[in-house]
Amino acid sequence: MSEPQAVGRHMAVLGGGAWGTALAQAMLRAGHRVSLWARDAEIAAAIRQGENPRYLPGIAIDQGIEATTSLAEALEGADCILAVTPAQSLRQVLNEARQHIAPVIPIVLCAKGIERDSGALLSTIASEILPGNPIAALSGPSFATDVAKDLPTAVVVASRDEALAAELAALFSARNLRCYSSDDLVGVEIGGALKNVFALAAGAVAGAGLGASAQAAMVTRGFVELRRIGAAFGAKPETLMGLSGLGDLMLTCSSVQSRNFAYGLAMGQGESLADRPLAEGVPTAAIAARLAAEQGIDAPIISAVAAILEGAITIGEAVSMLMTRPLRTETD
Ligand SMILES: NC(=O)C1=CN([C@@H]2O[C@H](COP(=O)(O)OP(=O)(O)OC[C@H]3O[C@@H](n4cnc5c(N)ncnc54)[C@H](OP(=O)(O)O)[C@@H]3O)[C@@H](O)[C@H]2O)C=CC1
Ligand SMILES: O=C(CO)COP(=O)(O)O
Repeated sequence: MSEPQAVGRHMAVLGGGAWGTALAQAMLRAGHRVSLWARDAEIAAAIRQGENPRYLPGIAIDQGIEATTSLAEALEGADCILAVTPAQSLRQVLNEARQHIAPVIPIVLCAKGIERDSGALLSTIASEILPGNPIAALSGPSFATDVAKDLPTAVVVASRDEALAAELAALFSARNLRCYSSDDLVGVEIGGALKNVFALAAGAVAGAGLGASAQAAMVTRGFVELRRIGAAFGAKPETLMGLSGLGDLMLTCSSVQSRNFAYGLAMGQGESLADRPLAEGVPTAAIAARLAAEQGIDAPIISAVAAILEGAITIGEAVSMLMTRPLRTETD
């Protein structure tokens, strides 16, 4: 991966869900050979035939994606690996894949979350399992359906190696996918992980009928918590103002297309939460609340979301708790 040239590499995508399929499609459009690993044979076969009916129903997928259930086959000869299974499965998937991955190949983390049990960022997990591989993260406001349909989208690719981030951004960009680069790996990861928790909160506010003003307050004060936690992790404030922080908050805290917002909406409406699509904010809320408490970071919205999800408090109690906290200056 030495020349900054956006053509003709072999991209291996791990994950046959909505985002893995959409990114595979985007990589094909950017001019690359694309293999995709899905653990489910039916999904792999369907993708080869031009659709992912479980995760992107009704959207035509290019039949050039080489979908397989064999990790060895998907990873053979890959120049770059995009890890696109849910955050809580990353450790397991990389452990299974590691024997097929050469040390110099960049690993691009595309999931958004923090590991529930350990509190590890996904880049920490990847570096533990693949210590010789350069690590990057791709994040930003990007619904899989929009990307799969080739609607204009902007994302950010971050790596501690600035030159690698720029090279990956050039490789991933296409007519309707604009990739910015960043050297703030942790900032990009934290923004992507925590916005899902605030999307749950915004959805719950909407579902409980608390009004558009409450929703805007929730997102704005959520952003303050993101800044506080980001600072503790060493994130740059300007990264959190960018696509992976503010940008993704704007998207997912305002649209029922977001599975996290929709999950919060269902919570607010008192609907059943069983058998819902993936909502990464659920495990991340619990661990983010724990990390904030351990580090003495004031994060009342994250704590409230975690407590609601645990069944420890109701949405009404959470609102009352948030509204009666001691008054303070806005920038404290
Ligand atoms: N969808 C979107 O718009 C976007 C999603 N993301 C992020 O991408 C990540 C993946 O999301 P998305 O693709 O949408 O999720 P989906 O629910 O659509 O798909 C999840 C995929 O991961 C597979 N999977 C789940 N657990 C495992 C496991 N233990 N081992 C192997 N495969 C597994 C599922 O396989 P199976 O079908 O067999 O269960 C499925 O193919 C999330 O972190 C999400 O936040 C980021 C940006 C946009
Ligand atoms: O991260 C996303 C868009 O940027 C997708 O959000 P959801 O997982 O909430 O659908």
